[in-house]
Amino acid sequence: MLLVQRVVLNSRPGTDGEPVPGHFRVEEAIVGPFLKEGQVLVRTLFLSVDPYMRCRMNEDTGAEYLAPWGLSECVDGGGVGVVELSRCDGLSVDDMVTSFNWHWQTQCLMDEKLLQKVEPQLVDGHISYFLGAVGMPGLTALLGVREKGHVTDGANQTMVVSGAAGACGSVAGQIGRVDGCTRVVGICGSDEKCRVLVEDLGFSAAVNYRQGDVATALKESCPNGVDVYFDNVGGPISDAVIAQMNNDGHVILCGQISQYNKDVPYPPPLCDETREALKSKNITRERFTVLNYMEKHEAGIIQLSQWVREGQIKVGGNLRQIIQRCWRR
Ligand SMILES: NC(=O)C1=CN([C@@H]2O[C@H](COP(=O)(O)OP(=O)(O)OC[C@H]3O[C@@H](n4cnc5c(N)ncnc54)[C@H](OP(=O)(O)O)[C@@H]3O)[C@@H](O)[C@H]2O)C=CC1
Ligand SMILES: CCCCCC(=O)/C=C/[C@H]1[C@H](O)CC(=O)[C@@H]1CCCCCCC(=O)O
Repeated sequence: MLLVQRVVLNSRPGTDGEPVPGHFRVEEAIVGPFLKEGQVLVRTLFLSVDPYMRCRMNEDTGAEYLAPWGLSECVDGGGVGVVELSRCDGLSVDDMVTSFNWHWQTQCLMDEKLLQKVEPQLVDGHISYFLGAVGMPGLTALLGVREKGHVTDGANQTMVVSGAAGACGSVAGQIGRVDGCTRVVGICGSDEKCRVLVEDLGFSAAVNYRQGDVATALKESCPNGVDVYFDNVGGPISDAVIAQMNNDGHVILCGQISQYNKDVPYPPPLCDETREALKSKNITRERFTVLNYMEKHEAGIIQLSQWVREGQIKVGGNLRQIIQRCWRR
């Protein structure tokens, strides 16, 4: 038997409340004693804190593919770790593995069918990348741009990305550049993040939405209007971008993080002006969900890891809120 530490949901913030640390608590638990056939014991190395988790804190998540976290139950999400004991044919001790349903627990017993093996050499040993640029957020950026963005090399397109310094946005903007957009402009929440986007990640310009008027700053950085918008945030920032979009443009409806603490359905309703702008300018705005493209994930991971190794896509390491605490035995 093993004594482990785990994080459980202590209380719910309510559908329109801000999450705070007190909604969680850390407690000790016992794992084992027996490993069943088809199970492994894994040690947690990295956990990912993602926006959709806010929805899992509600009793009703508002999305059919998201189950609510139970009160006093161990929370779960994306994680990576190492196999310490195995009763599976497909996994051996020391294999690195990942899962969407990783318990926030120092060590846990997991069924093989919930795990995918990962190859550390794909990311030069930076296995936390499997939760970011070479994981679900990177795939969201790649497949979001490719499936819904209509980016065409040589078409002189301007792309705007909101939530641009986040895990999905930072990769989406770089893919826009790789795929041939002439300008890629990021929107984020600090001058330091703006600097990183332009100087380190190769964005053409960046706008700090917490300083000054977003519409004015966008006019300056997008003199030819906006053709493709990778929308991570929704709300007034997205209204300002859509107002400056060109005819026949495309919105990639990836997420609406600015609305997750509100009691609204997903996707949240648009204001009349934005609805009218989309219609009159013939702009597409299709909902994108990375889980609907499972058959493209393997090739996507290979492509993303290659770009990262070659330096074409830079990983915004300090921009991502991955819990980088190594839990030791
Ligand atoms: N459709 C899909 O399949 C998927 C969708 N998503 C969605 O993509 C979006 C980005 O996710 P991800 O990159 O992983 O998240 P991250 O946590 O890495 O980044 C999110 C960023 O959003 C910004 N933000 C937070 N609140 C607000 C607000 N009120 N207004 C404006 N910006 C805000 C913050 O940056 P700053 O401080 O710079 O404002 C924050 O760092 C989310 O909406 C998420 O739900 C994610 C994965 C899959
Ligand atoms: C109503 C909330 C919409 C939030 C949009 C968003 O961030 C979606 C994220 C998912 C994306 O499609 C792929 C993912 O990995 C995210 C969800 C992961 C679901 C894991 C399953 C967890 C469970 O058992 O409920």
